[in-house]
Amino acid sequence: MKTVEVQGAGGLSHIHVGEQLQNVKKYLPDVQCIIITDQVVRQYHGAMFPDAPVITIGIGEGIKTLATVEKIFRELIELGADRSTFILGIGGGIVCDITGFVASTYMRGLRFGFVSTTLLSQVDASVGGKNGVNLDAYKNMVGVFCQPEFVICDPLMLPTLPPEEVSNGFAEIVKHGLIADAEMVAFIEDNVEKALSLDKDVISRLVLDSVRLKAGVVQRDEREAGERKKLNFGHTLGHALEKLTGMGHGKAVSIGMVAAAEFSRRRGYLDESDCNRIKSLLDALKLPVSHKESPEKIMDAMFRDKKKQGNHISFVFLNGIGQSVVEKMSFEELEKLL
Ligand SMILES: O=C(O)C(=O)C[C@@H](O)[C@H](O)[C@H](O)COP(=O)(O)O
Repeated sequence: MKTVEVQGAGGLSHIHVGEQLQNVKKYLPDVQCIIITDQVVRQYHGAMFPDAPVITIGIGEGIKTLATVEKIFRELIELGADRSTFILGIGGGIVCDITGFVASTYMRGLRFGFVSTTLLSQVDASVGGKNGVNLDAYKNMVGVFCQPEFVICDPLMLPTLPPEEVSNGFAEIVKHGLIADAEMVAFIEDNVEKALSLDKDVISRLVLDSVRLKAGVVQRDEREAGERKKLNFGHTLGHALEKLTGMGHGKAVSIGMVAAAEFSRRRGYLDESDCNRIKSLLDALKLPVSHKESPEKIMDAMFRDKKKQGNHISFVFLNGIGQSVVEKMSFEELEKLL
């Protein structure tokens, strides 16, 4: 097991990569603990949960709403949760996003931690303290920056995931390589088959590299004033597609990264050969690289993006494999490119 630390404004977060759900008890403080999970995680792994009351939510992005948050608040009141209660989220990105938000706001904030059960949440969603929910067509519109006390990334959770969910996680791993680590990209290219079959050594290295890279960025820019914006590479189009089509986050980000690479090429920042390399890698990882949505609908969805400022949007371009830059892009340019 390896531990990576992130020092946030509100405290230190420990990310334990390679630790197991069955050991979570040793990280829990000696106070009342309440678990938040979803129905699928509870069905598969509930027997290993520590002995504590469990609040179970549904699955899918549609559940990431203020209505779910309100329902959980009421359950917490019924369970007698007070300011000393510790909240433990056990699940993927949606469970972690909701749990972190609920814990950070109930009674103005309780202590919390996560056991991260999907590849996507281990390499991205559970790390960095972005917690929140969607509001209507607006993705992650209401939320907070607040670091969990700990995150457990349990490799034994991964083999129970459907292949599609594994591919979703690879989109965020590739993103990390593309924005800041060319060696990581080359490593994935050399190990695609092993990665897809969840080879223990390859996955451990990719999860750890991703967590270290993201933790470093978050440590330097927790509230996304500058460098952290790079973690949004591929997410402008990605979030729009996710909202429009309901496709999985990783799939949408994969298409978004291909488009962002192409936009980078058209601005003269990236070679055509690099664009093709990115496309081939995502395709090999069984991720989609194109879509059929109309530019009008996409533009409409992008207008609802949090990165919008007036007539511009903060956009992440690549200026090489493993190198990125954040620049403003006007909606006029974006429409032309689309
Ligand atoms: O942690 C971040 O910062 C990221 O941007 C990581 C993204 O991969 C992640 O999907 C994040 O939740 C998106 O945040 P948002 O602020 O664009 O909603």
